[in-house]
Amino acid sequence: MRSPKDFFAPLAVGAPQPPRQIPVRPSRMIHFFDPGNEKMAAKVPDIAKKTDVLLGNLEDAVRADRKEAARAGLVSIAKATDFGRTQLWTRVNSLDSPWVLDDLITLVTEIGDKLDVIMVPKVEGAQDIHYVDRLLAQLEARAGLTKPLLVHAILETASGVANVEEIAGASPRMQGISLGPADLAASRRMKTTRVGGGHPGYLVRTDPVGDDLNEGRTTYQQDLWHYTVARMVDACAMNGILPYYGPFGDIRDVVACEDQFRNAFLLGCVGAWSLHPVQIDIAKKVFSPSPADVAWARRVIAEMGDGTGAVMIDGKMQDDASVKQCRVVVELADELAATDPELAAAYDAATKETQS
Ligand SMILES: CCC(=O)SCCNC(=O)CCNC(=O)[C@H](O)C(C)(C)COP(=O)(O)OP(=O)(O)OC[C@H]1O[C@@H](n2cnc3c(N)ncnc32)[C@H](O)[C@@H]1OP(=O)(O)O
Ligand SMILES: O=CC(=O)O
Ligand SMILES: [Mg+2]
Repeated sequence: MRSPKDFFAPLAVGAPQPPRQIPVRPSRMIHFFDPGNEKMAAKVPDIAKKTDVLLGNLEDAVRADRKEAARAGLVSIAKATDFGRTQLWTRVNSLDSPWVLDDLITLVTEIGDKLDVIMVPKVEGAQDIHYVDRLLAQLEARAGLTKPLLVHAILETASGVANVEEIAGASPRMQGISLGPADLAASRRMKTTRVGGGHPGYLVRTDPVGDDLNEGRTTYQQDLWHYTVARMVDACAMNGILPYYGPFGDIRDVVACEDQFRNAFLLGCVGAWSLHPVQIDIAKKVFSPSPADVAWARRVIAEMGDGTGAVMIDGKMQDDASVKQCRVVVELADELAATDPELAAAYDAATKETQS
């Protein structure tokens, strides 16, 4: 552990000052693409206009014999594209792979000024973040970068979950953590064969009514990811970084994808991964507070005055704690509305309606 006094000191001579705050920028969807896939790469300039984060993926889903092509593709896309307000992230290969060292050296040297965040897969504990932290500082110094790169960890090993709090606080570069349900399921030896989402076998059943154990017993499917997402959210909140749900692999099932994303949103996540263009709008819808919720939250804040005491609104008690929840919703809505005039108009229209 670094001494708290040294926590914000650069880890290499000439490296930029580490950040003291994680920049608040919309990141409702982290859109994955394979930079070595020409069809996907061709869509990047258009997709950049409608996503908060574009992520050039170099790890899983990129074939072993296409790793170099993906890395080179990301370098040329980053150099050739104006991403506007959209952030550019990358997911490098895992720290035990033969590719990660060249991923980091090439990307930081060639396009370190274009990249915002480096996503690190299969993080096991703080030691993995410390390794990346020092290496990034050395590479930033060599490349003459003035803005520090941020680091995002994927929570996808049993060890990572056991150490999630120390991972979240391992470096001032830590920007956030995503749940990686596919690798995590394998690491835990869960018996699912899916990428995220629920499973019909994971359920609870109501008690029997009489002697017949089968008759009239409703079952309720449970959320396999509740415990991990909740733990990740707490670890992130306590360290001032951002939690995300990861991939939902059933691309065709846009309904269940929306449900999974919404569960994560309600529990405190700020975004999720989109693996296919069809998931971009789902994430945008889910991770933007609804106009009705924003209007209600604004009303509670207005009626609560200085934010202390208790009032009754439409039969519901509001006090210091509920007004704090409302502020979370309104702050997020204001941040998103600042760069999205359509959303701003929807929030204002709903607010006017509640006032009339
Ligand atoms: C499981 C744990 C993880 O690590 S998840 C993260 C790693 N996985 C990924 O990044 C997967 C990314 N997505 C994909 O590879 C593809 O979307 C998969 C799922 C294979 C489906 O592709 P495909 O069969 O081409 O779908 P499609 O015919 O419906 O595609 C229509 C057009 O859209 C394109 N497309 C597809 N996905 C993306 C994407 N992520 N970004 C940009 N473009 C995408 C396709 O190339 C296709 O283009 P065109 O219309 O033929 O020109
Ligand atoms: O990388 C993501 C996962 O689910 O595994
Ligand atoms: Mg994974």
